[in-house]
Amino acid sequence: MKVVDYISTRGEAASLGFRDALLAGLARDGGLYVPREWPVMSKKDIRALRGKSYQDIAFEVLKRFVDGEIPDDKFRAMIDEAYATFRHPAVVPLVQTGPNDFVLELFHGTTLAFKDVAMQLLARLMDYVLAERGERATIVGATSGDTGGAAIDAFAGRERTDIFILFPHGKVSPVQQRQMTTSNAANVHALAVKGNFDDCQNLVKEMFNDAAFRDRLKLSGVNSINWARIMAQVVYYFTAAVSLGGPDRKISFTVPTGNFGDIFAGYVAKKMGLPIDRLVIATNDNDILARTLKTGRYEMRGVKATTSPSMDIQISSNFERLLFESYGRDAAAVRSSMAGLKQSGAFEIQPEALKAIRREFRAGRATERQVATTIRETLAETGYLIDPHTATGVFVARKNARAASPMVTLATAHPAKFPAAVKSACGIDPALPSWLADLMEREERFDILEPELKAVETFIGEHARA
Ligand SMILES: Cc1ncc(COP(=O)(O)O)c(C=O)c1O
Ligand SMILES: N[C@@H](CCOP(=O)(O)O)C(=O)O
Repeated sequence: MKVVDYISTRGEAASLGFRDALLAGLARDGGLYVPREWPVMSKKDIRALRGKSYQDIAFEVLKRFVDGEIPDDKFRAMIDEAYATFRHPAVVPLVQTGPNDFVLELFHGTTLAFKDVAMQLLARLMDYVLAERGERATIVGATSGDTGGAAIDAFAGRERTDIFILFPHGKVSPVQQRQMTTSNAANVHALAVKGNFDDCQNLVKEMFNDAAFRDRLKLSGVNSINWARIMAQVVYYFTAAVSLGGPDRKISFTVPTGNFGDIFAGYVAKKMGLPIDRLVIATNDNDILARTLKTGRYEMRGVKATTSPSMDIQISSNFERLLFESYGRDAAAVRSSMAGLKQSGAFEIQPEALKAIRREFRAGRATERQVATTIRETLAETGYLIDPHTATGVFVARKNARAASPMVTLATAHPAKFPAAVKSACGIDPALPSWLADLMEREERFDILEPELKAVETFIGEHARA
């Protein structure tokens, strides 16, 4: 048996090795892959990361998940190439904003959002495995704004993949939209769906669950339903923690949350042995996760448009991975929760599982007014400009910080991606960096589709080359 293999949260799909899990995206039973066992790093292993580069730490952490399925030298080269695309030498620099407060800037990649961290590596991993097998794949992804741009940037022009990104028509920021619609690569297709992000994500999952379509098109996914996305996001919890004295000191993290992928990566880091004090979920007005932690009932209530559109989500996919863990890896309990969600838009979490979740996570919400005030106050007090997603995190972090541990808030997007919201909050109109300076003048190319499986499958079937 392999040291690390991947099992589905719904328990009815075959377990897979790393390369197969990478290409599969969603498991065939509709579940999400997780490693059968969490690889563990001792305090000594973690101490040895101190002073190392982001790339070195990425290799040390991630090789435990890749499990030799990609030769070390090739994997290391992919890591080096992926992070050479970042515009900051530290890749994800940590900025101090208060005596015990830090912001982890995850937005120095090509599309100015944290998605670049995982996506640049994922594209190289997929290319490698497809080339090794002499195969092609059709990538389908759903986005509330950032995953789409990052995926299109990372996969544009790649020979072995066609990529189809579904985004909610009229519900992403103009910068986010143009990052998806102005690629002139022939393998890129931006699809504006007349619906919200949850509709887009449901369509992607339905395509994966249509076995004939999935096999014919050789579907693969780049959302955080794909384990490799989560895995790559684990790395920055380690880099931040060791630079603040970990593992000999506990660190807390607050994470602006939507699809629960980024914060789940923090939970994975903790499972691997990283001493994390508080892991705090920060939501905008779409506060389904904060409500769930409070009441034990996951209940959809319709999406509200906010100034942090990337978090305008009700179906938080990776919460399924946490449920699996919290139910002691009882796949039947996960299946029953997911059936409830599908049928009635809600499910109850059993008391023991809820206790387990509350032991690991805290949660809070920032209203639209609180987000705007946080942008303005942070600028006035520290001279530091943040975007509305990061501001959601900073607001919630303040409520959950404690003297015992430094609090790191994840800065998930550059303020220039959301200029209207930032300007209205504090009067500053953040400029796009030089490589995107003409973005708003570039010609757009996208198709508008009804939120119907048949319409989307027909479009993809006619345009994919798999
Ligand atoms: C800027 C930004 N912040 C936060 C999030 C939420 O991250 P996650 O979906 O991993 O919870 C997203 C979207 O995923 C995002 O694009
Ligand atoms: N906020 C995301 C939504 C999709 O999240 P993912 O991490 O599962 O890809 C976005 O910006 O698209």
